[in-house]
Amino acid sequence: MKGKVWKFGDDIDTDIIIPGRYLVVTDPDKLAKHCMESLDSDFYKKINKGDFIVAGKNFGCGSSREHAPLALQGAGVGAVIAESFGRIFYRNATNVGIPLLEAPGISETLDDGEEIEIDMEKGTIKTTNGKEYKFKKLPPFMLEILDKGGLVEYLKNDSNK
Ligand SMILES: CC(C)[C@@](O)(CC(=O)O)C(=O)O
Repeated sequence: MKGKVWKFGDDIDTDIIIPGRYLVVTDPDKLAKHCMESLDSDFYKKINKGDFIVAGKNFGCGSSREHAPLALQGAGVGAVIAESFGRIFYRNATNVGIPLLEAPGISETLDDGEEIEIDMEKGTIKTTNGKEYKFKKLPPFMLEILDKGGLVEYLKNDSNK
């Protein structure tokens, strides 16, 4: 996966990812228009499909709203790389098919706007200027869930075996 880094800080909660006033919306493409808007009102206009969010500690904390990963998915975020994640958000994002990569120290390693390439199989992040960072590889079953596009698709596919 290749794309540009969009950098954010610590404790990016689900209300920053998608404000509660939009919870009446369920369409990812509509939620996308309000994704991260309290920090960057044009985020969805600027991000290209497949770009990455890089963040600090506790990304996705605050609530169980599935609207948060759906908004990121609708905005085209290819993966979120962070020091750590909120637990409920971690499961919700995996269930809708967004790769979340835990990478301690990543905030000091990658800069906003940097182009990177992620290899999920090897567990590496490479920058265009040759830096390489190793992250905690996801276990095979999670890679399969993500490959199928999320938990529901994975289970549908599994039941067809
Ligand atoms: C029920 C919903 C509005 C919720 O309160 C759920 C939650 O807090 O986990 C939220 O803020 O996303």
